[in-house]
Amino acid sequence: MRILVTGAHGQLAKCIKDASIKHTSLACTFVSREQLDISNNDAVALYFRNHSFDYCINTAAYTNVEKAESDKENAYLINSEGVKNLAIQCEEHNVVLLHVSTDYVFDGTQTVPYKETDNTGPINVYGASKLAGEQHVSALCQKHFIVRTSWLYSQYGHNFYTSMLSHFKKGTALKITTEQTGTPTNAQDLAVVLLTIILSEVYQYGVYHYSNDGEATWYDFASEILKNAGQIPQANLGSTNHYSTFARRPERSILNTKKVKETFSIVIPLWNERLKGFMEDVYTQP
Ligand SMILES: NC(=O)C1=CN([C@@H]2O[C@H](COP(=O)(O)OP(=O)(O)OC[C@H]3O[C@@H](n4cnc5c(N)ncnc54)[C@H](OP(=O)(O)O)[C@@H]3O)[C@@H](O)[C@H]2O)C=CC1
Ligand SMILES: Cc1cn([C@H]2C[C@H](O)[C@@H](COP(=O)(O)OP(=O)(O)O[C@H]3O[C@@H](C)C(=O)[C@@H](O)[C@H]3O)O2)c(=O)[nH]c1=O
Repeated sequence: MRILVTGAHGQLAKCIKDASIKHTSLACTFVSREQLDISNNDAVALYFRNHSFDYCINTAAYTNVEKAESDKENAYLINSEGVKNLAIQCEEHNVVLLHVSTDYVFDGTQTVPYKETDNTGPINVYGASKLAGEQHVSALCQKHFIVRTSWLYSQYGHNFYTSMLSHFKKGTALKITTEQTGTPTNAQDLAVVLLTIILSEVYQYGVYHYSNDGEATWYDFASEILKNAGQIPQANLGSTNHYSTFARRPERSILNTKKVKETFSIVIPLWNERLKGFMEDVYTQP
């Protein structure tokens, strides 16, 4: 199976690369923004004319939630128009599109975990631009999987986990919010799930929710990172319920993952157990 993975320098694409090494039946091509700018319609069309794929996993995205508020044009250019360009080419070339989306398409007011069929209602520019991208995928590309996930972390790049560790080591006085609840999700787990969807050859297209299990506030997440990091005496972690940001964020964006579990026979670990296992691996690697 020939798989195109966009956004090669991002954390999820790097985790897909790690996971794909174990599967000799998968021939993955990873393209960075420099090699394939998804917002450039002509470049995307030319790329698909010159290369053949069975699947495309789109991890490329504008992911800076704060900056998106004042940079709406670029957020939409990538998360909406860029995704539209890919969806059109996947449809034309009979490529199955796996598109990654976010819990931020929801407004966060629902008290029970969000199902795939629940109403969306983004409350920030990033979430709205991602929802627009999803809508292009469903409208333009029949063979698609939209996989919504939440609070991704890994050892790669800038994410909440790497940012907290770096602050702990510097001794920054941190106040982390208890105002939002969601589910931290290991990006390696999501990478495995995306490949499982491909390898399963179950062609039940549509929207799926995948996150690790359980729920946490950002403060809970930071506390668990610190707990598992061993001795960092200079770490200075406190909580707050008034952290000021440019972007509003959903108060409660837990995803209901029943559909992905049942369709692809997936077992999902609890976020804190997964974080512990992940950090043990990272710290014991040579
Ligand atoms: N991070 C998270 O917590 C969550 C992420 N998601 C979604 O998961 C997916 C993967 O996110 P993640 O890996 O964390 O994000 P990253 O920000 O780590 O990676 C995104 C990558 O996309 C690339 N990119 C940006 N614009 C373009 C473009 N025009 N053409 C091609 N590539 C481009 C970036 O390139 P460059 O390196 O040059 O900037 C970057 O390498 C995204 O769709 C995101 O919306 C969903 C829920 C949570
Ligand atoms: C740095 C910092 C942030 N915060 C708050 C701000 C925010 O409410 C929360 C998380 O901050 P971040 O900006 O790291 O997280 P954010 O960029 O909102 O994370 C989101 O990214 C996108 C891509 C997604 O799709 C989402 O699922 C989610 O993972 O923590 C503090 O309370 N104290 C701090 O010192």
